[in-house]
Amino acid sequence: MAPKVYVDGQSGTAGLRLMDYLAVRDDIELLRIDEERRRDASERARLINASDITFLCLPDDASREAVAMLENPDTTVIDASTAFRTDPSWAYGLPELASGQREAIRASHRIANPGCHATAFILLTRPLVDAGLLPEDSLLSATSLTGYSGGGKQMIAQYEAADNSRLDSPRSYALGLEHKHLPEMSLHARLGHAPVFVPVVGSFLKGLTVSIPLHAAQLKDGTTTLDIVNAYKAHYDGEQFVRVMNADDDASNLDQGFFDVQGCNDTNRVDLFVFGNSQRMTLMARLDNLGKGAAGAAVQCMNIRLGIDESRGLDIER
Ligand SMILES: NC(=O)C1=CN([C@@H]2O[C@H](COP(=O)(O)OP(=O)(O)OC[C@H]3O[C@@H](n4cnc5c(N)ncnc54)[C@H](OP(=O)(O)O)[C@@H]3O)[C@@H](O)[C@H]2O)C=CC1
Ligand SMILES: CC(=O)N[C@@H](CCC(=O)OP(=O)(O)O)C(=O)O
Repeated sequence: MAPKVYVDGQSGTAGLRLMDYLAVRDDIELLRIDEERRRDASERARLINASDITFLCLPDDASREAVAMLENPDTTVIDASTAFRTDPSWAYGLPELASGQREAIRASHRIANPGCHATAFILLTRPLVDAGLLPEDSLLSATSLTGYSGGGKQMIAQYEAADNSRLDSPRSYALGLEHKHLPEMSLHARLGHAPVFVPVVGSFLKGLTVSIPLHAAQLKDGTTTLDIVNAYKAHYDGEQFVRVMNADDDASNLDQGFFDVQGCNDTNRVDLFVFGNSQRMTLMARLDNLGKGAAGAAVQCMNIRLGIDESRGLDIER
C-alpha cells in the first residue's frame, strides 16, 4: 500500500513547494486538508495520525503543538522548522553530514529538516573539521546572501507589493548576531563557537549563498585551496546532491568575475566553491533556499526514510 503523506502548513511557502514535489508522485497517497480547515486543530490531528509521514511546514510554536498531537507511534514526522534541530532525540535531516547520518535518518520517526543558511554553512565546515584542517575552536564569520522567499509569505508579500524602493537594495538583518540557525550550525559542524553570522536579503525570490572568509593562518599549517577542495571531494564522494567545484575552474564558475547566487535554483543541489590564494580564501556554498534549503531536502529525507531512491521526484525542474 502506498504510504500516506500529509503536509501541515500546505499553503505556506515551504508547504506549497513541497506539495509541488509530492502532487506528481504516484508512489504515495497525499492527504489534503480542506483549505478552510487548515488551522483547525482537530482536523490537523486527524490527518497527522492518519499519515505514515507528516511534514510540518509551520512556525516553531505551531510545529511543537503539532508534535504534541501525535498519537500514532508509526507516524514519521519531518519538521521544517527550527524547533528540533538540536534535539538529540531527532535525526538531523542532512544525510551528507557525516557517515552514519543517512542511516540515522532512515531509522528515525523524528527528522528535523535543516535550516537553509545552516545547510550551506555546515556543508562547508564539517568536512574541514573532520579532516583536521579547521580547528574545532575556530572563531569564524559568515555572511549569507538570500532571496526573500526565505522570509515566508509575509516577506514575499512585502517584496512583491513593490511600493517601497528601499527594498531594491540588499538588506542585512539579524544584526543582534543571534540568528536562530546558530545552534544547529555549531553543533552539526562540530565547532565550539557559533560564527559571527550576518545574513543579507536581496530583491530576488530564491537562491542563497553562504560565504566564509578565512585567512590561511586559521587553517592547519600549509593548507591550500586545493587541499580544501580535495577534503570536500573525499567527504562528498558519491553524493548526488553536492557538487564540489574545482579550484582550477573557479574563473569559469563566474560571470565576468561575478558570482551567480541563483545558480542552483529549481534544483536540490548544493554547489561548493573555494576561491582565493595561499593567504586569503573564501568558502562558498550555493543552494535554492526552497530546494535543498527546505522542501527538496525534506523530500530527500522522506525517500531515505521510505528506503527508496533518495532522488525520486527531485529531478523535476520547478
Ligand atoms: N521559506 C523558506 O525558504 C524556508 C522556511 N523554513 C521553515 O519552514 C516553516 C514554514 O515557513 P514558510 O513556509 O516560509 O512560512 P509561511 O509563513 O510562508 O507559511 C507558514 C504556514 O504555516 C501555517 N500556520 C501558521 N501558524 C499555524 C498554526 N498555528 N496552525 C496551523 N497552521 C499554521 C500558515 O497558515 P496560513 O496559510 O493560514 O497562514 C502557513 O501555511 C518555518 O518553520 C520556516 O522557518 C525552512 C527552510 C526554508
Ligand atoms: C530571508 C529570511 O528571512 N530567511 C530566513 C530563513 C529561514 C530558513 O531557512 O529557515 P528556518 O526558518 O527553517 O530556520 C531567516 O534568515 O530567518
